[in-house]
Amino acid sequence: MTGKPGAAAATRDGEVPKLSLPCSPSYDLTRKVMLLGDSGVGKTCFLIQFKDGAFLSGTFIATVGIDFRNKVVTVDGVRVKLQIWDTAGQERFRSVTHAYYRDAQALLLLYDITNKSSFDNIRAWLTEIHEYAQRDVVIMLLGNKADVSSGRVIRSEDGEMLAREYGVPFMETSAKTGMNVELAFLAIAKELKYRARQQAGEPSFQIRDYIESQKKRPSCCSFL
Ligand SMILES: Nc1nc2c(ncn2[C@@H]2O[C@H](COP(=O)(O)OP(=O)(O)OP(=O)(O)O)[C@@H](O)[C@H]2O)c(=O)[nH]1
Repeated sequence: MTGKPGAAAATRDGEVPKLSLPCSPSYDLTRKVMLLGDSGVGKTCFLIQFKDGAFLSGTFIATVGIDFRNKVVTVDGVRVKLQIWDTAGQERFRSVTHAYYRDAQALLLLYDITNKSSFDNIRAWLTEIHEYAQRDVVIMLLGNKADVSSGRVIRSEDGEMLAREYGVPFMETSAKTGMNVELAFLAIAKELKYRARQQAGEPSFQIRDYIESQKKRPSCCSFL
C-alpha cells in the first residue's frame, strides 16, 4: 500500500483507524461503488454530474478499461468516502472489469431509456453480477436519460417491474439535468453506512422506501 507519511491506512473493510493519526481524517468510512451497464448508457456522465455538477455533451468518447473518482458525502453525521469506479460498457473490456466486482460494496446498474437493447441486457448484467460480485453487494437499477421525452422506448413501469423481479431499488435518472443523480449515491451511502455503523435501537434503513420518498419523476409522461 502506498500513502503519504503519517496518513491513515485504511483497514481491509475500509474503516479508518481512529488512533495513530496526527490529524483528523477527512472521512470516517470508505466504500467502493461501481457503475455498470452497456456502452453509451451514460455512466461517465452520471459520475461527472455527481462529482462536478456538470454534463459532458458533444462527442461520445467510450471509456477504455476502468477509471475512478472519489467523493465524500455526509450521511447522518458520518463522512462516507465513495470510491466510484466507472467501467467501460464495451464487451471487449468485460474481462478487465470483472476483476473489480469482487471488492465492490455497491453497484449502480444503468440502462438508457431510449435504447431497448441496453434494457434487455440488464438480465445478462445481473447474471454477471451474481457470478463475480460479493453476495451481499447493494445493487440499484437506474433508467438513465430520463430527460429525453420523444426518444423514450422503455416505460418507467417496465424498469420498476424488472427491479421488483430482482428485488433491487429502482429510479429513473438524468445525467444531463442531474435528476436523482445525487440521490442514487446518497441512498447507497446511507445503506452502506447503516450496514457498517448500525447503532443499537436505531430503526433499520430501508433503501427502497427512502428512494420512493425522495425520488423525482421526469416531468414528461412515463408512457410511450
Ligand atoms: N440526453 C442525455 N444524454 C446523456 C445522458 N447521459 C449521457 N448522455 C449522452 O450519452 C452518451 C454516452 O455517455 P457516456 O457517459 O460516455 O456513456 P458510458 O455509459 O460511460 O459509455 P462507455 O464508456 O462506452 O461504457 C454521451 O453522448 C452523453 O452526452 C443523459 O442523462 N441524458
